[in-house]
Amino acid sequence: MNTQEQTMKDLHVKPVIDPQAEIRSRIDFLKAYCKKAGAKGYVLGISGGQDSTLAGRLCQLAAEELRAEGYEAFFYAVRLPFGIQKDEDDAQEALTFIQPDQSFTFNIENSVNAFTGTYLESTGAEIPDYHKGNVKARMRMIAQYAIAGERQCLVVGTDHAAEAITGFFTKFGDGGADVIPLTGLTKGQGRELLKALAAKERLYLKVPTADLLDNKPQQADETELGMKYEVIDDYLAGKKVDPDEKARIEERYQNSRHKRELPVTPFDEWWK
Ligand SMILES: Nc1ncnc2c1ncn2[C@@H]1O[C@H](COP(=O)(O)OP(=O)(O)OC[C@H]2O[C@@H]([n+]3cccc(C(=O)O)c3)[C@H](O)[C@@H]2O)[C@@H](O)[C@H]1O
Ligand SMILES: Nc1ncnc2c1ncn2[C@@H]1O[C@H](COP(=O)(O)OP(=O)(O)OP(=O)(O)O)[C@@H](O)[C@H]1O
Ligand SMILES: [Mg+2]
Repeated sequence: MNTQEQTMKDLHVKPVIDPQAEIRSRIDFLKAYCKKAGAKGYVLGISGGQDSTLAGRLCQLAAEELRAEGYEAFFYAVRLPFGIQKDEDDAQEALTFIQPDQSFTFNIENSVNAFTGTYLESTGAEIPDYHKGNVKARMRMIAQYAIAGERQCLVVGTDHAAEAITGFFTKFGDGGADVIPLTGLTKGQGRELLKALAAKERLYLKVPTADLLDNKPQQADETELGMKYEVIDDYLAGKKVDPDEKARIEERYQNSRHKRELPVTPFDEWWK
C-alpha cells in the first residue's frame, strides 16, 4: 500500500459517499455513544463556519431522536466570540439552521485578555499573535468543558479528514473533544452533507477560516495553509495531485502525527 492509500485508510476516508447514509450513520454514532456514556447530551461551539454548522445540526437531530425514543438528551450550542465577531451574521444564520435546544454566548475576550496580561507579567514578553490564537482556541475548549461538566454532556469536536491530514487544529484546543462525528469526511463531503440537510448555500459555501488572529481577522485557512482544500480533498480521495503539493501534504501529515496521538509515553514506538 502506498503512502496515499495508507493515509486514506488511517483517516477513514471514503473516496465517494452517499450523503444521506453518512448523515444517518453519524447521527446513530452520536446517539449510541451518548447512551453508552450515560451522558445528557452534547455541547459544541458554533462559529458560523461549515464544520460546526454541520456537526451542530447532527447533534441537534441526534438529541431530538433520543428524546423521541425516551432518552433525555439535549444539544447546547455555544457562541464563543472574541469580542465582536466580524461574521456574527453567519453565526446567527447557522443557529437558525441548527435550531439548538439551547444556545449561550460565552465571550472569550475577557478571559483571553486576562491571560495575555498575566503572560506578560509572568514572562516579561508579549504573547505573539499566532500563539494568542491558540490560547483563543484553548479558551473555547475550556468554556465547552465547563458547560459539559456542569450538564453531564459530551464535548463535540469538528475535526475531519482535511484538517486531520494537515494537523490544522490547535492541540487540546479545537482538537480537544469527547466525540468527533465528522471523522473521515473531506471538506467537500462535509459540504455535501450540509446540502443534503437543506442548509442555505451561504452556510456551506462560506470561506473556511480559523479566525484566530487579531492581526488578520477572517484570514482564509487556504491562505495560512498555502494549500487549497480542493487539492487536499483530491489527495484524500486517492486522486493524482501535483507532485510538489503531494509532498507538502505528506510532510504536514508526518509532522503533525503527535497531534493525532495520545501524549507520547516511554512505551510508545510510533515516533521512532
Ligand atoms: N513532535 C512533537 N511531539 C509532541 N508534541 C509536539 C511536537 N511538536 C510540537 N509539539 C507540541 O505541539 C505544540 C504545537 O501545536 P499547537 O499548539 O496546536 O500549535 P500549532 O500547530 O503551531 O498551531 C495551530 C495551527 O492550527 C491552526 N488552527 C487552529 C485552530 C483552528 C483551526 C481551524 O481550522 O479553524 C486551525 C492554526 O491556525 C495554526 O496553524 C507545541 O507547542 C508543542 O507543545
Ligand atoms: N467564534 C467561535 N464561536 C464558537 N465556536 C468557535 C468559534 N471559532 C471556532 N469555534 C469552534 O472551533 C471549531 C474549529 O474551528 P474551524 O474554523 O475549524 O471550524 P468551523 O468554523 O466550524 O468551520 P470552517 O473550518 O469552515 O471555518 C469550530 O468548529 C467551533 O466548534
Ligand atoms: Mg472557522
